[in-house]
Amino acid sequence: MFSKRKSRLGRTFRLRQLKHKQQKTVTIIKEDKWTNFREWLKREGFPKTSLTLAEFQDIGRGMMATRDIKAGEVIISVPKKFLITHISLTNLLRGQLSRCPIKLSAHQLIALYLISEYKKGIQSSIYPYINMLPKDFDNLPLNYNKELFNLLPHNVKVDVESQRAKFEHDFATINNFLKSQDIQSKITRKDYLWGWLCVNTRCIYLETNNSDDVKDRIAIAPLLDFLNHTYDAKIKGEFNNMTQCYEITTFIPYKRGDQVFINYGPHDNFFILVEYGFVIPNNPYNYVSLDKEYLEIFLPGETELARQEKLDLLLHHGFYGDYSLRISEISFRLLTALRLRVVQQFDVLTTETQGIILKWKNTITGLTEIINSQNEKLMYFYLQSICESALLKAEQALGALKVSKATHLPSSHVKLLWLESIVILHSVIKIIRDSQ
Ligand SMILES: C[S@@+](CC[C@H](N)C(=O)[O-])C[C@H]1O[C@@H](n2cnc3c(N)ncnc32)[C@H](O)[C@@H]1O
Repeated sequence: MFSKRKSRLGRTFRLRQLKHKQQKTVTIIKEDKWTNFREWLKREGFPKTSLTLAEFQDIGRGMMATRDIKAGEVIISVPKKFLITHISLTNLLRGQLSRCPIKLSAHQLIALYLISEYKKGIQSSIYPYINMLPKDFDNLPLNYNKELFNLLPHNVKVDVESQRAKFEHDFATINNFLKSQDIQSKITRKDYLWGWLCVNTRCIYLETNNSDDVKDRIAIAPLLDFLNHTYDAKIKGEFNNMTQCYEITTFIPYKRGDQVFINYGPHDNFFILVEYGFVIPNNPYNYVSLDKEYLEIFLPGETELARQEKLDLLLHHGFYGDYSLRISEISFRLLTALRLRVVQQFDVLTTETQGIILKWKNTITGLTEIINSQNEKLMYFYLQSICESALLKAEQALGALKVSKATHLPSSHVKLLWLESIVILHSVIKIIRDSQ
């Protein structure tokens, strides 16, 4: 059914949209493991839903509406007994584990539980659910091969490395924990990574009245965790004390056969790729980071001491790093940091420089907009130059991706990151050129 209201967009656009919609295929999943999972949920008292599992073109496995869904309807209710949390596992394992000085975080404990249940195979009491979980996480940059990893934007590499460090820390903690329990661990790094990534990609945030650390307020909610993300899904997710269920309400309607989405948060593609292993075309939260380019600016005559003093000032005033561009938008942080950076003959011991620093501080408080016209001109010159150097890097990365032998899907994700960065960089370069 299409709305009778005429769109203000042209006929060609509407036809293209229609064709686009028609071309997308959806295949309802009828595998035995899915039937077993549904039956297990029913036996255990899981409320009925109007969602079923399906394979969607370009997106993969997700949930499809089996009837029209109105705005304001609860699309899924997960009873408390199905929620896998730090508390539910502590209760479950009470009596089985000896007292141990190592306190596991929710992420560490749930990951350990999932892999332990996985290893039990059909003996596991939650086998029908475990059997539905992804078998691998090859789409996550953490698992990319070296060649593809090297082709990621710098800021993404930094985030992947910090994710890797977090995983290594959690794995070491788990090994110490198991040793303290006299458990001869047969859980390898690869095994634990599977459990850890299941939690990372599938958990929800669960508000509790307990004094848990915020990062421990997470839960795995079976069935709900088959809902995919889109930035324009409008939902509310919360624990309902009356029904004792975690409920998701949608504020937009769906037609029977549509994919039903939730919203994981206002995330850009860099974040989504690192944390979840996918990207969304035309994601409005996308940005380009120029942190590396900023630090690598070469200014003739700038001494190492002057450079360091400028960076110290930025740090002191909370303006160090996080320099971003969006479509036709330059962040205030970047403009501010550049204004300081391009100051020539910088020496904090002189009254001239102190005067300039004062004017620079005034641009932060909004007392003035610029330091002076010469500084402003130079600032835009270097802004254009770092944008052009970022553009060159993006084009080179795209060229390298073309000849790379990396698997199709992950490399197409990396390609999209670069293509979208190029669009943003062009839009900003245009603004700078037009203003000259
Ligand atoms: C909570 S799970 C959602 C269910 C998942 N698709 C499945 O089949 O188990 C999150 C994972 O789903 C995938 N995903 C979620 N939203 C997506 C989207 N818009 N496009 C592509 N993949 C998506 C990613 O692999 C992500 O790590």
